[in-house]
Amino acid sequence: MKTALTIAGSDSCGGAGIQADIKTMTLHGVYAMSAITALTAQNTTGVIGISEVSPEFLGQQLDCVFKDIPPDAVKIGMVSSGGLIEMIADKLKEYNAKNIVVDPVMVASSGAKLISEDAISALKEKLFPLALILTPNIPEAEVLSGIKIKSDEDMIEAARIISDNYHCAVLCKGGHHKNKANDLLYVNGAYRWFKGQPINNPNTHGTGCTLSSAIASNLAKGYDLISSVGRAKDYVTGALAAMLDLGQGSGPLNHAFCIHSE
Ligand SMILES: Nc1ncnc2c1ncn2[C@@H]1O[C@H](COP(=O)(O)OP(=O)(O)O)[C@@H](O)[C@H]1O
Ligand SMILES: Cc1ncc(COP(=O)(O)O)c(N)n1
Repeated sequence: MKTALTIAGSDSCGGAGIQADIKTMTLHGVYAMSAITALTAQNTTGVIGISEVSPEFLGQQLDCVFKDIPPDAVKIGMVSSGGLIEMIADKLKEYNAKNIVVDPVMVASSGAKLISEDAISALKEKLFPLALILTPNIPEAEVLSGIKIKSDEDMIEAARIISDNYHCAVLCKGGHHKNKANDLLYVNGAYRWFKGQPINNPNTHGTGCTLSSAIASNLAKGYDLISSVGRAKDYVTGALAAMLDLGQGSGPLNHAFCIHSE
């Protein structure tokens, strides 16, 4: 069985973060492991508390995983401080981790800030250079590229700037753009659109986490980058199209849409 590790924050309502990642990896038939960066007290209406682990404790979790069951792919999500990011970068280098997908999570869909300013510089300096692919949404791509994104051309330009700066592939996700379903992959100096039909579903809590862990799952299974992105996009579309409607805010996806339950 192929294996994947998520390094991310816990979401108590189960729709984003570690919980979304483990569901996604499991539904891909990949053995899921986790190293938790922070506990969040959150639900579909917002985040009311964040309790970070210490960098040392995150390091212990990573040692336990890498020394025993080395992952075939690694997904990194919410990491809220510079110290945690440095620890992750050190451990990924120490264990020569492969297939690293970094989702530069900055703000929850409910609007809460999930990262500090010092963490943004640490991400850029320490973690991005280790990544195979970064998966920013539009607001994150604006922060990372320094340009405003108003058009498809702006998405291409932002992805190009980020890719050139950090020497990795960049998937600029379109969920916050006009048609909501078109994502732009920039890799090795060329771009390619992954287009979808916009789904009229306000329940998008965890779409980004789900997409990045689906990419990591497919990489773990041996698909190349372009196939992994295409397959991950199809999975998110299916989970969104299942029209699960839970909670009072922007609800979670149905990660198990492909399994029929009675
Ligand atoms: N209404 C929608 N219809 C179809 N796909 C969507 C919709 N909203 C988001 N997506 C898809 O979900 C994925 C996550 O995108 P996005 O919402 O931008 O990320 P994030 O959760 O990080 O903000 C992307 O593949 C995007 O195209
Ligand atoms: C612990 C945690 N990590 C990430 C997100 C972002 O979720 P989204 O996929 O909706 O951008 C979140 N709300 N909580």
